[in-house]
Amino acid sequence: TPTPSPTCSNSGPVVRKTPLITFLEILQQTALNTLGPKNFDPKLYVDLSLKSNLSITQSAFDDLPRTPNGSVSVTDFNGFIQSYFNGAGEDLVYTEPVDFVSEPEGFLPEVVNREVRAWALEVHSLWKNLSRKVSDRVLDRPEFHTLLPLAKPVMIPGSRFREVYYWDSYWVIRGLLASKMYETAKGIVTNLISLIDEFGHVLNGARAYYTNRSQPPLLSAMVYDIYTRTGDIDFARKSSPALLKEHKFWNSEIHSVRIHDAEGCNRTLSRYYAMWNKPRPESSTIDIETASKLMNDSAKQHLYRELASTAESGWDFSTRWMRNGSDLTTLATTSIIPVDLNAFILKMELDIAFLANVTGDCTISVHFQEAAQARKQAMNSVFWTAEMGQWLDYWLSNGTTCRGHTWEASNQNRNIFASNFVPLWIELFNSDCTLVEQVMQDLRSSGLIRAVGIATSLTNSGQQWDFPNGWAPLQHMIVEGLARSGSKEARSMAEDIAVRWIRINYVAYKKSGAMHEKYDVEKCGEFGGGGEYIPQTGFGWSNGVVLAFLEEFGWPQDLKIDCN
Ligand SMILES: OC[C@H]1O[C@H](O[C@H]2O[C@H](CO)[C@@H](O)[C@H](O)[C@H]2O)[C@H](O)[C@@H](O)[C@@H]1O
Repeated sequence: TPTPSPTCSNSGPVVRKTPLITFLEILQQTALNTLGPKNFDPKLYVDLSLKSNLSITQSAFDDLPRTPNGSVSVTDFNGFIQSYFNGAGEDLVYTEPVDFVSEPEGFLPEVVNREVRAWALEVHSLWKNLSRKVSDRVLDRPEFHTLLPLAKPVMIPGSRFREVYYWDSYWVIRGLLASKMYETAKGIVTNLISLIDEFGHVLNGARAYYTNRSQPPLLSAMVYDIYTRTGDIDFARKSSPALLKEHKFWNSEIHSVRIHDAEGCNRTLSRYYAMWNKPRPESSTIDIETASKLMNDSAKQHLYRELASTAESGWDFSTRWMRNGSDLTTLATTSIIPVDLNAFILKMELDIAFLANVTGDCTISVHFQEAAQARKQAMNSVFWTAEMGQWLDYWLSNGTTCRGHTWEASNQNRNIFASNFVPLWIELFNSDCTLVEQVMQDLRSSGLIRAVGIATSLTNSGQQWDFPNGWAPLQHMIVEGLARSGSKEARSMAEDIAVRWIRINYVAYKKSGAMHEKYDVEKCGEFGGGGEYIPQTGFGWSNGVVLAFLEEFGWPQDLKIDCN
């Protein structure tokens, strides 16, 4: 792995932390000290909402009896939580989606096999479990909650993820479109747009502690897919200003990086960069522990920014971002130009150009077509390697700044990640038959295609965005890219991967009664693990991808669904 530049990551903006979050982090640390690490989830404490105002709660907390070493008894702590807080998740209430019907007309017409069809209907019915509305209590007293108010119903990923998440929403929407739930899908986009209106970007998730960062930008993809399904031009028109604002955010000073390439041209690409240099509030106790290995405050602040920036990437955490794959303190995300992020922004540019064309704004359309061409060329010159048939993340090397860096081949990260193949999802790349042919061969020999899906990487690090975990979004983008390429061979490869992925989801569902956040691509029917929290169920994007795959490929009567 190349050496990252420290010079373009040390300073940068930091958003304000609310007094409620500061207090809940103290509560989180006290909970860990009092209850111990077993089954401890730090996020639970920053998701609690107040019953009365913060100063009353804080003085009751200060008045709790303490031993000479400052600890609180389990009884006193639990009593305090009971008296002063509403439970995590109580500020979101169940709501039946307005457009849910148990078997929508025209639902997955190509799914003929009865067993698979019955299961697909069960997966479809899970939208009812994941549907929530922000309680009026949040609107009345926003300062009592870390949950942010949103006007329309939301789909949560599930379990500890009790609030809406940005990039998860794309695959939730793909599932909702297969479920013919167009109003719910549009409502999700309306909510995300309201976050752009208020904060200038879509937040990682709809919580006050997520304002310091975004997540992989897929809002334009949501708008594009909803528009192409519904033809709702008014929806496309209303979404456009927010997309322009979001494009600015991802090309702002903190996110954009200039590279002087091998041909002597200046290229501009984007990186992840969180506006934060403190522990992530939802994982504060964990981050403090991780940073305790570092000696000085400046090194700690730098690590905290890297941790939050990695959360912005959606790949939290992975050897992809680490200089030393067994040491999280070596995270270097802000010094990496990621392939997938730039593929998403390229798609954003193409989508904006398309939507502007539809709504009759030719100037914007032409401008964004040009922006897309420039980014495509930049991706080709900075990321692409013909020898490996992949796009490789680019590491900024020592002693350079983000404003001017000269490209060197040795700064491409030659390790294999599923993200190296994400550009295939973008039409500008998948419409090139020769390119698809080459990438397909290299994907085949990459080692990523395993018994039941595409592995995230080839390194078993214990981090959740590494081997042997397979994640629904990665399966979906690569499969859809291959399937849309126009090559018969690529479509057949796509279908093969999709069938294996559907099987792993089905078998795990039958075994455990749940859809999972991630799966083990080595073992059919096993969910994934690793990382900083226990495996979660629900699960928004897994449900969405299963429905989207079944919609694309169907399931014939005689194709078996179990793994043997
Ligand atoms: O609480 C730890 C981290 O959890 C989130 O990340 C993971 O779950 C998200 C929801 O499914 C998903 O979008 C992300 O890709 C996962 O890695 C959260 O997004 C992080 O910010 C948070 O620190």
